[in-house]
Amino acid sequence: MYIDQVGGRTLADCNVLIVDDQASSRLVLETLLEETVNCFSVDSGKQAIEYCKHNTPDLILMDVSMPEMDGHHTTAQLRATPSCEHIPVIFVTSSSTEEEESRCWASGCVDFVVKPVNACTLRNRVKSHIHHKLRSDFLETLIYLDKLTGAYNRHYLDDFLPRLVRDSERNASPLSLVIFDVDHFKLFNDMYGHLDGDSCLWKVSKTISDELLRPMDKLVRIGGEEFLVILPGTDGEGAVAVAERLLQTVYDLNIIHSSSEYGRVTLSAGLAIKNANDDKTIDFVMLEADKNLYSAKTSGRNRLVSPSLSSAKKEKTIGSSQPQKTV
Ligand SMILES: Nc1nc2c(ncn2[C@@H]2O[C@H](COP(=O)(O)OP(=O)(O)OP(=O)(O)O)[C@@H](O)[C@H]2O)c(=O)[nH]1
Repeated sequence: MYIDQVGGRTLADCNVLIVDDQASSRLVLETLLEETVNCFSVDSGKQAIEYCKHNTPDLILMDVSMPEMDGHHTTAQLRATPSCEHIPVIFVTSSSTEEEESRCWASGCVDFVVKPVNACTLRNRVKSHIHHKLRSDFLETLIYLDKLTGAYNRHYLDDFLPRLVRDSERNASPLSLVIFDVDHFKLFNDMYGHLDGDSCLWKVSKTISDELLRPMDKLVRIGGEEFLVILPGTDGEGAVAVAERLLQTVYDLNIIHSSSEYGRVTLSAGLAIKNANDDKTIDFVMLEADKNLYSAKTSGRNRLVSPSLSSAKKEKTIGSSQPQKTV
């Protein structure tokens, strides 16, 4: 017995990715599930990994035996990717030997169905695992999301940052951190009141979240009006481009702030990067970002300070000439 809705989502909202090299098998699974969930199909392990870079399905139905990259390898690769590690995988296998079943569990699946697929078993397994996933996603939002802004909170940072660091070290890829702070926010509260202050924080947070395009990029509220953007796999140049875009987008919101020298709500930001060959700790990188933020504040606000820009361009002030409007 399942409840219809968990955390505002129903089964009909959920997406299932079908991975199978045989068009006929994909069609069978799609047809059996079409009235239960939304199905998307790809025909190889590589395509499944590519798909999951840009989308987060609620469940994957994975054929075990595929050329090039079989279901076991594909699942192992997904498990090693932080943005994909929680996607439940059900194997669809033609072999039900004890050895094959053990291999499926060892690869990190949550369940398996045997071909030829029993329609009733398939639907019920899919429903059961999706319900479980919806519940755990909902609990995660309660634990890890900041209620006011919808950004991640400090619990999330404490639990996930060390894992993101380990992953970037393992993949020899850079990890960029940008700390943002709303300028003169005390004056904003004093002038417009705390309710408008809350609404401003929500709007800034939502705007930043919407501008982060990669699933691995994360926004964390680390203090009252202070946010951290984590950009895994992003080098200095890329991080500068993202941070400048975020500052500009918030500037262009034109949230009126008459006590600010810019007449509107602006952000200051400090950037720091942990490159693949750095032996800096992540705490040290956070401290660097914080120092750069301080430097952005003391040199006029509404700007990014970054170590990766040439010294002539180290600070970039944001601006445009659009008219202002209120929150
Ligand atoms: N409305 C509202 N205000 C908050 C919240 N959290 C923190 N603040 C306020 O944010 C203000 C931060 O003030 P300061 O640390 O002095 O910084 P600032 O006024 O932004 O000045 P600069 O950072 O130097 O530009 C304080 O007045 C806090 O009360 C919140 O959730 N809602």
